[in-house]
Amino acid sequence: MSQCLLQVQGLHGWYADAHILFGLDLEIRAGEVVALMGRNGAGKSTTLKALMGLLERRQGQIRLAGRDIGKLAPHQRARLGLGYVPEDRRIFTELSVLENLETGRQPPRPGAPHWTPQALFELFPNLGAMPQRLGGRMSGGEQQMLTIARTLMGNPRLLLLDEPSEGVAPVIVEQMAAMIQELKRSGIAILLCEQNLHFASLVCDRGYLLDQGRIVAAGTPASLQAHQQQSGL
Ligand SMILES: Nc1ncnc2c1ncn2[C@@H]1O[C@H](COP(=O)(O)OP(=O)(O)OP(=O)(O)O)[C@@H](O)[C@H]1O
Repeated sequence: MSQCLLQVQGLHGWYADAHILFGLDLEIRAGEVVALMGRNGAGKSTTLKALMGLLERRQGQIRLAGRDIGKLAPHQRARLGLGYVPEDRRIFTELSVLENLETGRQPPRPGAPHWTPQALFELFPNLGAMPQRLGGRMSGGEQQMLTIARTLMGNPRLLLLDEPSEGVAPVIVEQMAAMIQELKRSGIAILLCEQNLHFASLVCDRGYLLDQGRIVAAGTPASLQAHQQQSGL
């Protein structure tokens, strides 16, 4: 069995006084694609923010490749190999595709694939077809892909991906699934927030089901959906 890349124990998170996450335990091994499932408001995005250090008030142990990162700032976590793609697309609308990619560039990192714009254009052929296109002149799905590609320029070991299929045309969803399967072959690990079972089943080995800030089940995406339906979550 491959090495445990991310180990989370007793993760709690708050927005001001609102307690949102209640003692989550998670594990991701090198090269795994793991889904975080659950209905709207279950706490999926908040979990990714807590892992990235973006929640002001949080508690619990987070280890990346054995190192305790729980007290580090977001940029320090990024330097250790955590890549984060939030739900909202964060591209520079006045910069070209290529320039957007350059803003994410970080040095190569041992134990992680090394990405270049050329390699990313092979992974995202539709970005490769428009390297000079301004970010603001791209479709929502293309902007989503550019956000992912820019994060990959940081050469992450673990990618935290928040609902990449949301609000994206079905044809782009299929391309996104193929891209994640390809990414997986490169050796990167991915934690994916996802409500789309079809998408999760295509790309994830296994997942966790969140409800009201607690993990209530773990297993394959299909078994989690069955659990969700049976328990009315
Ligand atoms: N900035 C915020 N301030 C206060 N409460 C928040 C904030 N963001 C989210 N919440 C609350 O935290 C809870 C968890 O939200 P979160 O966004 O993590 O859920 P989610 O599972 O990602 O849902 P969705 O799929 O709708 O994005 C919800 O009750 C939400 O209302």
